[in-house]
Amino acid sequence: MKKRVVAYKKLPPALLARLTERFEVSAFDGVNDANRAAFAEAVASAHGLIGASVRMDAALLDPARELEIISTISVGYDTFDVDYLTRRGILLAHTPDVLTETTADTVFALILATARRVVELAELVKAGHWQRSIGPAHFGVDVHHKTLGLIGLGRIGQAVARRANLGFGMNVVYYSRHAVPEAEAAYGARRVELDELYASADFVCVVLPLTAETEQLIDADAFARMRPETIFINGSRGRIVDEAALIQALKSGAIHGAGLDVFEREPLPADSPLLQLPNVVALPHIGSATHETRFAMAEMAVDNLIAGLNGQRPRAVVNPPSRPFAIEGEVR
Ligand SMILES: NC(=O)c1ccc[n+]([C@@H]2O[C@H](COP(=O)([O-])OP(=O)(O)OC[C@H]3O[C@@H](n4cnc5c(N)ncnc54)[C@H](O)[C@@H]3O)[C@@H](O)[C@H]2O)c1
Ligand SMILES: O=C(O)[C@H](O)CO
Repeated sequence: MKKRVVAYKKLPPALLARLTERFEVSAFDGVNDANRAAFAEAVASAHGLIGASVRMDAALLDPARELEIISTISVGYDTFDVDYLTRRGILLAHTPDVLTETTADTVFALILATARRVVELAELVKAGHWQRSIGPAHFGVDVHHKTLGLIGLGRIGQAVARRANLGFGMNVVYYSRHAVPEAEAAYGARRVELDELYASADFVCVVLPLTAETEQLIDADAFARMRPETIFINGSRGRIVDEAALIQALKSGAIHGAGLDVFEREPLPADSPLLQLPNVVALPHIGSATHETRFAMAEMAVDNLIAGLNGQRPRAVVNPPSRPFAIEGEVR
């Protein structure tokens, strides 16, 4: 009997075919109010799930007694209760590394776009308002040779640090649980406490995972410690920031601007005050959204799922089981 798989995000046809050759697949193009009941019914009898951006709680997963693996097409896994999955013996696989450079590009795009007012001024040109050479009211601020403060220096943080230091001659300071000697040697990055980062950075950039510890880490007190010149960048998860405090800091001039790819609520509600602020560049969570990288993520997630359902070690597992994986070639 073939194992049953639920794909809850649309997969490229060639990758879906790799699954349908091996498994009985129920495919969903995202989960919404119209298909939620059918999705829950499919999950209840599945051995494997693959997809992204759907919160998986116990109410959904408790009935899925045969579930062996969830393969998320993302590096972040804050939509899962990892302890619950581990207790149930359900593997959680994810897609680190393949999206690192693309997401670092997006973070850098936000840094440049916000500092140089790219979106606002491009809109001015499109609206036909470029009638004379622009003056100080439309000038931006420099990025090169400024100080970048990275909160988190993991894979993406290091890729941003490389761009900043080697490409733009920026001085890099970082806040991290652990020292990262490679980044210190390669990019002159200096590890500091949060207070020093807030006080010294021209650009404060969050590249952390969302966890119980990081939720709302950047609060009103943090914004109060930043400088009026600070540009705040968030390319990781919206809930790491107290969004009301961010809006207040932008409105009051406590900080200069913000470049945001992620928000407390996504999609960002159309009436969000953030959208009224000219000093905000807001993107629709596109950190990894290029054709090449989204394909690579989906391919890695398919590989992870196939390996997991064969009892082998997926390339990236969040919660490796206590029992060993099968050896290469052995199918359980
Ligand atoms: N905007 C997007 O589309 C997009 C794309 C990819 C990743 N992300 C987000 O970016 C996050 C980071 O990705 P990554 O691949 O760099 O992860 P990573 O695990 O390599 O790096 C995260 C770093 O944060 C550090 N960290 C964790 N908790 C901390 C804490 N409380 N205090 C200080 N440091 C702490 C870790 O030690 C690690 O070095 C992901 O978890 C995801 O949520 C967003
Ligand atoms: O965590 C991730 O991988 C991103 O947010 C989605 O691309």
